[in-house]
Amino acid sequence: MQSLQQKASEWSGVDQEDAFSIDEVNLFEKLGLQTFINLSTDFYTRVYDDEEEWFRSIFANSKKEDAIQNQYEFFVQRMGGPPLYSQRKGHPALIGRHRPFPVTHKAAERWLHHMQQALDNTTDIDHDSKTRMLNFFRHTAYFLVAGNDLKSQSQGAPPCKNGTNKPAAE
Ligand code: HEM
Repeated sequence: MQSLQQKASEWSGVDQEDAFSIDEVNLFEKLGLQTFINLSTDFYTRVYDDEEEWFRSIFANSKKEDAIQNQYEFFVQRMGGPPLYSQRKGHPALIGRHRPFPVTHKAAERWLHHMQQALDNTTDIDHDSKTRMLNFFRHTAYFLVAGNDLKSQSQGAPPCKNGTNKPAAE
């Protein structure tokens, strides 16, 4: 039986070492709080304006301002900063918190598409930090897809077979 981490590596094409290279540098100290706020604001502006209604609708029950704060506080905490997210909301428990949403391969690719553009548009993020963050995001997105798959199987649906195996982001 493959672990969720193994599935995440296989499906994302990002091995665990690359995914967790965010821990080799303190990205919060390097980039600062405002950069994380800018990144999440840019990301969610793209998500809420997405021309693809099926993707936009996944976020329909969340307020944009709350989604931005949830995301940047989690990123700050995970990338070496103060535990802003957990102080407010407790353990991140990402698989559990994504349980209400259809986190499919297709949704992961759309999420990553917007995040890639948001990273490119956030000028203060240097190339090395961007590569580390993208690998972490890509691996985590597919970790959530693997979690979503377990949920579908427990509801009697066949497991998702589509591994995209795209190479890690540059
Ligand atoms: C794979 C595709 C993904 C989809 C479709 C998705 C969807 C969502 C949705 C609909 C929400 C609720 C918005 C809110 O109220 O905060 C959410 C929250 C969140 N997502 Fe994702 N997400 C994805 C990937 C990711 C990834 C890769 C990460 C982390 C690297 C992440 C981290 C979070 C966090 C921290 C929250 C806030 C949870 C909470 O406090 O309730 N998500 N996501």
